[in-house]
Amino acid sequence: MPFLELSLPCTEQQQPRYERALEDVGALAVTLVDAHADAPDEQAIFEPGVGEQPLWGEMVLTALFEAGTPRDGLMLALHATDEGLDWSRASFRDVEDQDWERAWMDQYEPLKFGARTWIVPWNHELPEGADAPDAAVVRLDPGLAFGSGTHPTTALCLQWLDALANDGVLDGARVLDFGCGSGILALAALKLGAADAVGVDNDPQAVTATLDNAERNGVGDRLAVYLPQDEPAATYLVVVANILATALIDLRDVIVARCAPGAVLAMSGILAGQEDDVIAAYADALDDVQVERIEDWVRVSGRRR
Ligand SMILES: C[S@@+](CC[C@H](N)C(=O)[O-])C[C@H]1O[C@@H](n2cnc3c(N)ncnc32)[C@H](O)[C@@H]1O
Repeated sequence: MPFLELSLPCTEQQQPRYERALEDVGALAVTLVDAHADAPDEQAIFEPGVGEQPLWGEMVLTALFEAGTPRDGLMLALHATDEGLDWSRASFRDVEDQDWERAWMDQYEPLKFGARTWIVPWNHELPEGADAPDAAVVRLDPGLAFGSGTHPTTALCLQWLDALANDGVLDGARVLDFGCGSGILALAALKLGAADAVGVDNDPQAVTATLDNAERNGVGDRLAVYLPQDEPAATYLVVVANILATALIDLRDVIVARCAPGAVLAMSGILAGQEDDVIAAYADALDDVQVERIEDWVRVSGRRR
């Protein structure tokens, strides 16, 4: 299946704002590529000519959209999302999905979260530490579904799960991963000691990716995945939902109903500054509300009353 790829030179400092805007308008995935990485002679290639913009110190941000996305409409939406950004150097091309997945995999490194949670791509050896007997290792090929472990919201949720496991809360628990993407959070919970897990996502591609990742990680028999309309109205002791703040607010009744009394709930996908609205929406249902932040992103957690 072909996709539409947008490329934009930017500096590392500018990247979070551009990335946020691209995600806000529905980018399927966003990747930052070092513009100098493959240059045999950087000076020769990147020295600007008269009237050219210097590329020195810049990266290239690439974002993937569904094929057929109208380019004009996309540019209008990007301008509306953050009027302070300059998109004049953005360029488009149609790409095959293999190109994209290869580019993504090339950048994807093993990562550790908390005390013992590891996300390791399939094309890497287990790094030192991830081979420890108590390491919880999730192997992933992120494909096209969100959830490589590198996004701050995913990191916030993985750290929360790792801490729960250290406190013994995950042992034998049933876990709900609402907005499962690649399934990364459900898989981590299972590797950290949860008895079983349910993933929910409104993107059929994410449902397929999560099922596939569960099989490949040897936990397929402990994970069920549903589209929202098929999801059973069960309750769980541990619920994690990494979707956007607006979705968390809209889905408040569903998510609260999924939490058994005393259950722990973590929500992310919340931009700094939006947490008060999310906390207000859940105020009558949660005790022990806590807020954690990485870069521009926030996690709100609490205990179901
Ligand atoms: C930010 S990603 C999180 C993926 C993964 N859980 C992680 O932490 O990396 C959000 C996911 O939620 C899904 N999603 C968004 N709105 C949803 C909704 N209303 N119901 C179910 N899933 C939703 C998206 O398709 C996407 O896969």
